[in-house]
Amino acid sequence: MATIIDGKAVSASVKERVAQETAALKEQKGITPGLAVVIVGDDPASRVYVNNKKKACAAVGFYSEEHALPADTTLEHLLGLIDGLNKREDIHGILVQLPLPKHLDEQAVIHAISPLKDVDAFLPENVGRIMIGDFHFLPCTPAGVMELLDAAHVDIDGKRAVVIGRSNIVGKPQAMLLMHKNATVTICHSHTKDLPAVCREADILVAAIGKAKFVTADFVKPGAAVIDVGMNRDENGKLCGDVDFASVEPVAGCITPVPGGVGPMTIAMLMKNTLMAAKLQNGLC
Ligand SMILES: Nc1nc2c(c(=O)[nH]1)N[C@@H](CN(C=O)c1ccc(C(=O)N[C@@H](CCC(=O)O)C(=O)O)cc1)CN2
Ligand SMILES: [Mg+2]
Repeated sequence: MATIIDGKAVSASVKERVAQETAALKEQKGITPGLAVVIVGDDPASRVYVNNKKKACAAVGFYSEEHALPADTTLEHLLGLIDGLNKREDIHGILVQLPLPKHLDEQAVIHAISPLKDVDAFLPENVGRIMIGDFHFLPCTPAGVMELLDAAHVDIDGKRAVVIGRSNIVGKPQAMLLMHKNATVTICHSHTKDLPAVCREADILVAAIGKAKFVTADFVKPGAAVIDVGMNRDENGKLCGDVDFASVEPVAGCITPVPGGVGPMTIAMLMKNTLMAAKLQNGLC
């Protein structure tokens, strides 16, 4: 029987630490971290995530504002909005909720954000900083995975880690963060030969593929830490991860569920990055 890693509890404790630091920042320096959240169109899931981000801001003591734009917003208008937010001293973080409607070039929009306000850590400057281990912000999902491993007391130093998935947002930065903690890391992808055999070497297995219940018990070394970054719908429309939880849980040492694992960490780490952005823009780190 594996230990189930409780992402909601870990996320709550990260937000509690952010709230304490925010209270001190307000009292000692008169600074209130501010986050602007931009949402374009009416995707129902995005609406839920944006509401949750605003609630989290209120809970940790941040100022937040929402810019909800219609689905037919032009690129020019969106870039103008971001330009204005870049110049504001009370806004330390800018988050553009993805996905954007098809007619908008996501890269052009994200690249318009000031690197100092890029609390998603999506910009090349912030991605590059992760490579050299000199970063201010970490992308929220991989950083959340590292917090979960830490909370579960998973030893990383000298261990074999396998990351399935090579996306710019999860797989690649995840591998880098594990390497910075002295894991020996392998990144797997759709061309990897004998994927289950490679995965069975992992003491830490991170699944970020985007395929429902893809990782089965034969991918898992007994006792391994299994972290599921996936968010998919199964054949009954129920939310599920990339890991077949029912078959893997008896083999793993510890495992994250979906929902309630990595997902809740995303917003907690956004709070951590926004606090960092406020400190950075005020010369405090
Ligand atoms: N600009 C960004 N856009 C998007 C990001 C992001 O990090 N930055 N990530 C996702 C959406 N997302 C946050 O924006 C997000 C996704 C999932 C969760 C979460 O808590 N999931 C729950 C389940 C929720 C459910 O029941 O549907 C869980 O896994 O327990 C939080 C945030 C895409 N866009
Ligand atoms: Mg989850």
